[in-house]
This record gives sequence, C-alpha cells and structure tokens, in this order.
Amino acid sequence: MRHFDLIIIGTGSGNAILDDRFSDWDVAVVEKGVGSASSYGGTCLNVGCIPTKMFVHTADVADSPSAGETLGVGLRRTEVRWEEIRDRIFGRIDTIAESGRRFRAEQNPNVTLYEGVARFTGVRQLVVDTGTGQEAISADRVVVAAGGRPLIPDIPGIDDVDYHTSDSVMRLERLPESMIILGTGFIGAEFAHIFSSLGVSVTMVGRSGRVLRGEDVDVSERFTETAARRWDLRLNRTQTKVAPSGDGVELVLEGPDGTETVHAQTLLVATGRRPNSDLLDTAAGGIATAENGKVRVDSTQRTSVEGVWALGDISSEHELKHVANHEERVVQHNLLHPDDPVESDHRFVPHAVFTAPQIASVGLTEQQARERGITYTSSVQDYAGIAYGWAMEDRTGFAKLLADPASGRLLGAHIIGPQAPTLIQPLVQAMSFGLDARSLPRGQYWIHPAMPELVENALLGLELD
Ligand SMILES: Cc1cc2nc3c(=O)[nH]c(=O)nc-3n(C[C@H](O)[C@H](O)[C@H](O)COP(=O)(O)OP(=O)(O)OC[C@H]3O[C@@H](n4cnc5c(N)ncnc54)[C@H](O)[C@@H]3O)c2cc1C
Ligand SMILES: NC(=O)c1ccc[n+]([C@@H]2O[C@H](COP(=O)([O-])OP(=O)(O)OC[C@H]3O[C@@H](n4cnc5c(N)ncnc54)[C@H](O)[C@@H]3O)[C@@H](O)[C@H]2O)c1
Repeated sequence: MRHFDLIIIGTGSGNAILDDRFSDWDVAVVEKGVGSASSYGGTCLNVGCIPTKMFVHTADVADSPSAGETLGVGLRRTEVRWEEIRDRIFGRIDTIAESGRRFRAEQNPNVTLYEGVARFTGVRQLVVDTGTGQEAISADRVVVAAGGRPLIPDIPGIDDVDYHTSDSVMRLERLPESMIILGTGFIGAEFAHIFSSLGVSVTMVGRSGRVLRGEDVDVSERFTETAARRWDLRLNRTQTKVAPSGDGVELVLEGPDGTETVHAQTLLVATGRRPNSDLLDTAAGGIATAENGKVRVDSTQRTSVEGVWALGDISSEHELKHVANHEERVVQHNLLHPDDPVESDHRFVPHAVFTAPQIASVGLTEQQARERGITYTSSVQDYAGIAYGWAMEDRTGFAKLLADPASGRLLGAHIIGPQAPTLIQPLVQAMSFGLDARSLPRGQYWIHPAMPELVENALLGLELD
C-alpha cells in the first residue's frame, strides 16, 4: 500500500486545493470522471454551472423575439442549429477539462493522479478501482470532495426507458420536438427555459403546487404563473408509471383531474441529487454521515475522523459552487495551518436560478422569518416602477427585502426579473459587511437610470424605526 502525505478524492473544488505551498507534499488525487464523457474537473465545469449557463445565454438570445414583440420590434427565430450549439459549448469545456487533467497528470511531479473509483477500506485507507486493477493507498490526511450525482426516483418502469439527467441531456444527439421534465427545482427550471427557448415543447411535472417552492412564496408564485404561460405545467401530480412509447416515453400521472398520460420524445429527470458517500463507502473509513448520506463536518470542515476533511456537495447543505469553493479555501488553510484553523462562513449564502425570469436570493424568506418568530419589516419594489423597467416593459419582476426595523439590518433579499443574480450582489455585500439599510440607499450614488435603482427603491421602501 503506497502511503501519501495527502489524498484528495474528487477534482471539482477539491482540485483547487493544491498550489505551490503543497509542492513538497506527496499527494494522491483520485478522480473517476463525470458525465457521459467521463471528464476531469467535477460537476460545475463539465455537467453543471458552466455548460448550463452557456446554454442559458444561448436560450436567452433565442428567446429575444418574444421580448422584441412587446417593444414593437418584429424578430424571428429562423433556425436553431443544436449540433453547432452543443459542439461549440463542449468544444470549449472538454478542452479545459482535458488540459486540467493533463496538468495534474504530467506537470505536478509531487502529485500522483489515480483515475478510478475510490472506496474506503479503513481509516485514511482506500482502494482505487482503475478499471484495469486495484490500487491500495493511504495517507496522513484525506480530503473528501467527491460531490454528488442525480437522484433517480423509484417510478415503476423507469429502468425500461431511456431517460436523461443533467449529466447527459446537454449532449443529446438531436434536439427533440418534445420533452417531459420531471422536477420543479433549480435544474428543472433552468432546462425548461433552455429547451423551450430552443423550440422544444416542454411539459413540466411537479409534486407540489408551485415551481421553485424553496424560494420566498411570492417569488415562487410569480414564477409559477409565468411558467404556466410558457410550458405545459402539470403540478400536484404523482407519477404512477413510465413506459416506452413510439419514439419516446409516456408518463402516467395522478392529479387533481384524475389519471392522465403525457408523451414526449425525451424524459429529463431532475428530481434532486444525492451525495456520493455510498460509492466511497465512507462508513468503512469510520466517517460519520447524516441520514441523507451527507458527510458530517464541523465548522472547520473536519469529519468525525482525525485527519479527514470534507467539502462541497458531499457534506454541505448548500449544493452551490461558490460554497464548495469557499469550503475548499477553508480546508486548504486548515491543512497548511493545523494549529490555527479557520471556520467556514455560511451566514449569507446567495443563490440564483438562471431561468426566465431570473431569480436570486439571499438570507431569510418571509416564511422563514415568520416561522422563527423574527420581527421584520418588508418592502416590495416592482421593475415596472423604475425607469429601466419601463424601458424593458417588464410587468412581472420585483425585488422583495426583509429587514429588522429596530437595527435596520437586512434579513433577506429576493429578486425575480432581468439580471437578478447581478442585482442582488450589493445586498449580499451589505449583509456580509453589516451595512445598514438606512445608510445604504442615500449613503452612495446609484447610477440613473440603471437597473440597481430597483434595489435603491426597495431599500427606501423599508419602514424602519
Ligand atoms: C446541472 C447543474 C447546474 C448547476 N448550476 C450551478 C450554478 O449555476 N451555480 C452554482 O453555484 N452551482 C451550480 N450547480 C451546483 C455545483 O455544480 C456544485 O455545487 C459543485 O460542482 C459541487 O462541487 P464539489 O467539488 O463538491 O463536487 P463535484 O464538482 O461534483 O466534484 C466531485 C468529484 O468527485 C468525483 N468522485 C465522486 N466519487 C468518487 C469516487 N468514489 N472516487 C473518485 N472520484 C470520485 C466525481 O467524479 C467528481 O469529479 C449546478 C449543478 C448541476 C448538476
Ligand atoms: N443555478 C444554480 O445555482 C443551480 C442550478 C442547478 C442546480 N443547482 C444545485 O443542484 C441541486 C440539485 O438540483 P435539482 O433541481 O435536481 O434539485 P432541487 O432539490 O432543486 O429540486 C428537485 C425537485 O424535484 C422534486 N422531486 C423529487 N422527487 C420527485 C418525484 N418523484 N417526482 C417529481 N418531483 C420530484 C423535489 O420536490 C424538488 O422540487 C440544487 O439544489 C442546487 O443546489 C444549482
């Protein structure tokens, strides 16, 4: 068994740990590959944030005729060259992934890259199945950065149909005419926008009565209304059966109107993700996990086993790349400075859903504030009430803020509408640095008539003591 100073399992955010400060450490990096191309570099680069946003931008452009119509500009989407879109996006991504792999494999003399599935066999001991054999390795320290994978629900017949997940759907051979999207979360909402904008007829199926129901209820309700205008939305449905049908699939649903069957050429399953702790057999390594399979960590990202850290989707309640990267920097520091550890900061974690309209959020929703008995005041500013909103003829978007009336501290911010992920950043900054909602709107200039006036006016609308 070869012994190392450090083993890193997973090359998503885990890949960023190694820098010059580790050049005299003997390090093993283990990676099994993600997606249908078995790529190096993790979910975000290969099958997550980056390709999806490249498709989202393309979808936004493809969707511009509908925006033009409102403004008196007749545009027509005459052609969607799916193969060209797909190959442009993955031509760029696959090159980055492969050069990342080559860098680790060939240009880091102190790093040994194992390409295969790692599994714990004991405390800080692993076996890597490389496909051609098994390699046993151990280390003084181990970083578990092995992420997660799509969760497939147990629907009768699911194993008899060709379904896609986010791991495979972006590499479809041809653009289908129709698609059923199962799940109304982040992935469902982003792909529904992508594929419908490219001309695919989308049916979205959800169990509850709202799309993106984790968002503030006003945002989720507004999004559900707009989604119902764009897609065939089947909410409050349970699935009883899925089966092959013609050149696609059929899904049998039970809902408020009884039994119904929906057909489509392609089925995309977007019903959440599960952590890869089972593949790793974390239990054999003595590593404690929660009921949902997430590795348990303390505030310094230490697991229950001395010398073993975890970060990102495998351990975090926030399955977001900026959180995985933050935790990676914490682990990096704590590996280098074991006597002076730092803690992860999960106080104000923002997220965005890159669908249409866009959504961004940080802090408490109104429901959470109520459930926790927190005293708050709220303010809602419509895009329709600011100059740039008039320019865009936006009729659906708004920003909603919650603040503590006594201290003026912001408690939560939720935006639905154009550029929401960009507009929310000054509010994330205000919350992170403790800036007061009283001084924020008038303590600085806001460029007129730019979109951040939405945030300025929402702040001015707060009734503070
Ligand atoms: C479709 C989609 C879109 C997304 N969009 C966004 C977005 O816009 N913004 C955002 O913030 N987040 C987004 N996310 C979430 C984001 O991608 C993840 O939070 C992030 O990639 C997690 O990083 P990680 O390092 O924890 O795990 P990963 O990047 O998943 O890395 C884990 C690595 O470990 C490897 N591995 C797993 N098990 C083993 C094993 N036993 N042996 C060897 N190797 C193993 C895997 O192959 C993988 O490469 C998206 C996710 C998806 C699926
Ligand atoms: N823009 C972003 O930051 C971004 C984009 C995509 C994904 N992500 C991350 O990836 C994670 C996974 O995304 P996701 O959309 O798969 O998960 P999700 O948790 O956001 O949504 C999954 C949805 O599927 C539903 N569901 C579960 N089982 C079902 C079933 N049998 N039938 C119908 N619906 C069912 C759930 O109720 C939920 O609404 C997200 O939580 C997010 O953290 C982030």
